[in-house]
Amino acid sequence: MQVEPLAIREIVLVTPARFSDERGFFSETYNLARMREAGITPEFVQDNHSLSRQRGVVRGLHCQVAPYPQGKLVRCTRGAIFDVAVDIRAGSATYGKWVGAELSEANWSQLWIPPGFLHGFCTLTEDTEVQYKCTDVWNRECERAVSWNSAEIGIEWPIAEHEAVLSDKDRQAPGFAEAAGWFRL
Ligand SMILES: Cc1cn([C@H]2C[C@H](O)[C@@H](COP(=O)(O)OP(=O)(O)O[C@H]3O[C@@H](C)C(=O)[C@@H](O)[C@H]3O)O2)c(=O)[nH]c1=O
Repeated sequence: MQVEPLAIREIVLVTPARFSDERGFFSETYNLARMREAGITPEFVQDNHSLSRQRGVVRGLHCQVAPYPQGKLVRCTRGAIFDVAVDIRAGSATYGKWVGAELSEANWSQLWIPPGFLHGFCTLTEDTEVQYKCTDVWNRECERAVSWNSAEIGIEWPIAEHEAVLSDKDRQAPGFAEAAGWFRL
């Protein structure tokens, strides 16, 4: 398994081996010991799977505040996404900074995003499937959303603004500065 910490060191790109033959391929997509060696130590308690029909679907930026913060190990099993994490840890040297990586069926990479980060992605293909493991369960009251194109964060998305397909919740989400008070809840 390849392991590559990104510019914010806690965000780690891991790429499990994939063995191809005439039937197709085989891959250990999660192996506890190897993930621990890569610094991904928490226990996962929920697996999520989403399908986005169109290219340009944006989901995020999302997090859950205490007492239900979530870490996420994200992969794209059909098509391709640009996956993003934004540091919302109070007092962090990289507070408000973002990192992103392309995750795809082709590159087989997974992005580890610990608790303390906003998470979001945009689809680069039609019929895109994303699967991710979470370190805590969903809690509607603790969910928070921040605008995907918040000027204060300045994410360089690989899609144009007019291409973005958003849920009502995400379209109405506040900008980063307005939302910042939530993160300490
Ligand atoms: C997140 C979530 C949603 N739901 C339900 C609520 C709602 O009816 C429906 C769709 O929810 P959403 O619109 O919030 O789905 P979505 O916009 O895909 O939300 C997800 O976005 C990505 C970026 C994340 O990081 C996730 O944690 C999650 O926030 O699914 C669950 O039952 N369990 C869950 O864990």
